[in-house]
Amino acid sequence: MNTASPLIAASRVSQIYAGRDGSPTWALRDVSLQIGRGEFVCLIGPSGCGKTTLLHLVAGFVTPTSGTVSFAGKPIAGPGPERVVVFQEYALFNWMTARQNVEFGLRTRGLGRKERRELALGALERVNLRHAADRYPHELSGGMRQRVAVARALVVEPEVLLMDEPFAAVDAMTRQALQEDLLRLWQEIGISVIFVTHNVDEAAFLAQRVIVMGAHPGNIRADLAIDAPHPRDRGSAEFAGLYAVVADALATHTRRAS
Ligand SMILES: Nc1ncnc2c1ncn2[C@@H]1O[C@H](COP(=O)(O)OP(=O)(O)OP(=O)(O)O)[C@@H](O)[C@H]1O
Repeated sequence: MNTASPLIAASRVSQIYAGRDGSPTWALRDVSLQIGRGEFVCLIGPSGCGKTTLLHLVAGFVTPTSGTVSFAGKPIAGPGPERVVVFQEYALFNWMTARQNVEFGLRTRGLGRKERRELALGALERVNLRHAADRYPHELSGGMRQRVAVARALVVEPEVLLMDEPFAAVDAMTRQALQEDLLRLWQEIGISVIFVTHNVDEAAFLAQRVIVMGAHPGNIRADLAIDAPHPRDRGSAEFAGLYAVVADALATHTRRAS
């Protein structure tokens, strides 16, 4: 990572929510993190450790209770096309075709109809879905819908993709295909990716760096460099080693005090 000029920098960030009984919930406490351009980072940790909160702070959906989150050296003040989110559920509009869904990402650009259409078709081509441009979401498989969601995110040419368990709702084989596609796109485009997952295999397969988070309060417990080239072979001894490193860190750093 190029620590001299991080793309994203969180500095002593805390996020407190009011619990049902009025007591504070520290979704994040004193989190500092730097992410460089082009990095592929996975956030992993148990439920409630603040992974989504951290992603939403970078997306600009929420502002931290204290501390700062900056992008390219400037404090993040709200959402922006340079930071787009891909959600777990297929957040597509059912009444729009795949192409229209992708075009929706361009609605604020002031582009002409033809240009919007061409950009959308180009983005669908990137995810191998050009042929399905005129289909509606209910005519697509779960994996295809998630590809459309990725195309809609990429069409605005963001600098970072923020992915919140994007492949959790599809079957295991589709999930692996989507992971391979994502790595290909990441390598082709040179974009940064922050990817939330609960899945050790997914983190070991994708990430250059795995941030292990723990809950109560939500914070960073370990920051692991996964120093192995892509593509990674799940059947290899090297991959078994990477898996073990992530699994051990998760077990060690997120164990609850008994
Ligand atoms: N809007 C909110 N209001 C109140 N509490 C919230 C809100 N959003 C999150 N929290 C709480 O903050 C903590 C962190 O939530 P967050 O969703 O960021 O965790 P997570 O690691 O993404 O969890 P999961 O893996 O289950 O999605 C949890 O205790 C959660 O209940």
